[in-house]
Amino acid sequence: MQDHHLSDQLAILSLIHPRIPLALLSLRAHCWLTDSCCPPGPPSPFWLEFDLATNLVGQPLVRQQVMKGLRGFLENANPVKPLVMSFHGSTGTGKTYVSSMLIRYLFQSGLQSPYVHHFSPIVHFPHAEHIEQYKVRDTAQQRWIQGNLTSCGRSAFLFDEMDKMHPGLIDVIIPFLGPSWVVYGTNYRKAIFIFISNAGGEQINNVTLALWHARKDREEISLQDLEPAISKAVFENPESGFWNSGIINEHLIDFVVPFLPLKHHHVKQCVVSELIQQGLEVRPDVIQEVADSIPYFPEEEKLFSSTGCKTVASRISFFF
Ligand SMILES: Nc1ncnc2c1ncn2[C@@H]1O[C@H](COP(=O)(O)OP(=O)(O)OP(=O)(O)O)[C@@H](O)[C@H]1O
Repeated sequence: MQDHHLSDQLAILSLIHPRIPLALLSLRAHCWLTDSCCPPGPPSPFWLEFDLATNLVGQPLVRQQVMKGLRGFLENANPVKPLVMSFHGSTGTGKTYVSSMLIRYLFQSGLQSPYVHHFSPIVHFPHAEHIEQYKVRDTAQQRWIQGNLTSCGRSAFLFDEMDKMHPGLIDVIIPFLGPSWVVYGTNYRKAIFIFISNAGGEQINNVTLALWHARKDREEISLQDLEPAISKAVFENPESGFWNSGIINEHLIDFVVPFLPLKHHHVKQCVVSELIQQGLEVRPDVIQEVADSIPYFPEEEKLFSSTGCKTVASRISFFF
């Protein structure tokens, strides 16, 4: 979003929609840092919130957590540490989708921005498990982060498949996540780290299902309902990459963001969005058929999509 367009668009919105007050104009963020690498096009929390409310289906907790983290972080000119968010959930529930949205709002050229760095252990260290972990520690990954950070303190780092990352590799990131003033000559307290993983997804699904059986609807589920299950599955599980890494002991994660399993009507919403995006006719029969073609769990009740909205885009072509 271009900076100079933002106030105009907000003003127009406030005219056509009385619930959007002009006071929102004040949300227009100033350049969010004074470093020379300040990304052009300052971020607007309002537009991110608007996008999340309009396009992200069935994830009220995610919306709440992400906005809480981002607002606090952007409003603070001198954060004491980087913003660290950890996204957990099963496949197709929107983890990558939300992280891309977030990045788009923070950086004018989104994932293509030179200040955005996407790290996947599978891509960058396909054989890391075969290498002696502590030899890797101070070398490749550290250089990768260091090299990227030194060019701009206000950077974003996306770490995919965090659960598959070796604890030795995770430890390398730790100096960058804490309140250290300076690491390798650069202040990293204005960076954003997003960890993405499927770890905890199964447990989130189980809790959601159990609460549904106890007559608590998914929309009423709170973070407190899910936190114990996520902690157990992700942070106290020797199989998980987080285990044994200092990330948990040092309380470096600011926001744990759980993605709930999606229901049939959410999948239908995804189909509608996808049809619109592909410029296709929004036909009720197609919406129904695509949503029905997706597997749901548990076997008997078929309440939640097993693949979220992940396969919606590819399935649409079968019906046209
Ligand atoms: N909650 C959601 N609201 C709207 N669209 C969604 C949602 N979840 C998924 N989608 C759609 O499905 C696609 C795949 O989702 P996404 O890649 O974000 O899943 P993921 O949670 O990252 O899955 P994985 O763990 O397999 O990587 C998205 O590009 C988006 O179009």
